Amino acid sequence: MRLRRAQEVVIPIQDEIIAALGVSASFDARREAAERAAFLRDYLRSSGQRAYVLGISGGVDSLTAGLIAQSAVKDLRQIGYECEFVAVRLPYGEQMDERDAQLALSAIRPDRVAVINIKPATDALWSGMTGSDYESADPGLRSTVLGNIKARQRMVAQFALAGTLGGLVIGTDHAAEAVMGFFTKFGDGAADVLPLAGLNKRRVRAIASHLGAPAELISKVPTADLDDAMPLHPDEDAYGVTYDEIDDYLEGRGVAQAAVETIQRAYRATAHKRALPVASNVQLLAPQGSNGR
Ligand SMILES: Nc1ncnc2c1ncn2[C@@H]1O[C@H](COP(=O)(O)OP(=O)(O)OC[C@H]2O[C@@H]([n+]3cccc(C(=O)O)c3)[C@H](O)[C@@H]2O)[C@@H](O)[C@H]1O
Ligand SMILES: Nc1ncnc2c1ncn2[C@@H]1O[C@H](COP(=O)(O)OP(=O)(O)OP(=O)(O)O)[C@@H](O)[C@H]1O
Ligand SMILES: [Mg+2]
Repeated sequence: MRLRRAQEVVIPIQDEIIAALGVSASFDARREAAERAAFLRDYLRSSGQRAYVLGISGGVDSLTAGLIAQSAVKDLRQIGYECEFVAVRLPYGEQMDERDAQLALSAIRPDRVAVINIKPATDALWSGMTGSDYESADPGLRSTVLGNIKARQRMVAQFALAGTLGGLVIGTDHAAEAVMGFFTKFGDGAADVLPLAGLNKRRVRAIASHLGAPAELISKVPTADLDDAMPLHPDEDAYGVTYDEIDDYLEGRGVAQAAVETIQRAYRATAHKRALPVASNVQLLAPQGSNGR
């Protein structure tokens, strides 16, 4: 609990987090889908850019963002603004759920599909690390770091495409991932526009359903799929809480105390990932009562 100085009103941390992540009190899938497509339309036109670029993984987040993006560029072309949507497959070698990625592409029907295998670049970087002093002895940390390299290679590929095409990179970050800090800093966390911002996971799924996405992808178990040793490992196992609990929390509902603590701990620990880089001219907060040294 924290005190708001002006009014001395107690604001629960849950409310602060909901406000900080921009989760709205009410939700209507039809309205949200339309507003988010309008956002992509208006932003592309005002930026003067000519393409949106988005990695399509086979998961529901990129499927939903892709459906919204394709409808936005179609609308823009109808009013005479030439532009396109480029869906990018970015497998690390063979992807176990490639079939889902292909199903997502057939639902989105993007103007263009690009395929870039991130394995050679990822492995080249990783082999430069292994055997050196930088190699971590801890296998868990090693696999997280390797997973983060994959996510950052995907970022490099998407920005390279956007740069070539005069386009913008779409990110799929939303409130349920943002609250847990479950993304790679400057990897999948790096993007030009975030059309799913402020949504929890069930709201992303509701928009996908409204847009006619295949049912098996809407209900698919979410996975970052970055760990070779555990293909398609569910996000929820890594979190220690379920998406239902995160979604309830973000809608201001009561959830079990253990889940509240897990969510709030993750939120606090990953604050730096939701912020701009910490700059030297920003005063760091000193503990109360210290003289700042
Ligand atoms: N206090 C602080 N202030 C400023 N910067 C700080 C910092 N603490 C760490 N850092 C920096 O942040 C880095 C750690 O952040 P980061 O590199 O992101 O790494 P980290 O948060 O450790 O790992 C990323 C997590 O997100 C998951 N993920 C990644 C990608 C996609 C998805 C998905 O759902 O699709 C999920 C992944 O499975 C993993 O659990 C540190 O190496 C350091 O450079
Ligand atoms: N193999 C891949 N090919 C192309 N893009 C990918 C791939 N893996 C991840 N991405 C990109 O990184 C983003 C973050 O992955 P994330 O797992 O959070 O989302 P998702 O796979 O779309 O949905 P879900 O979270 O339900 O699995 C994806 O939305 C997508 O844009
Ligand atoms: Mg995924």
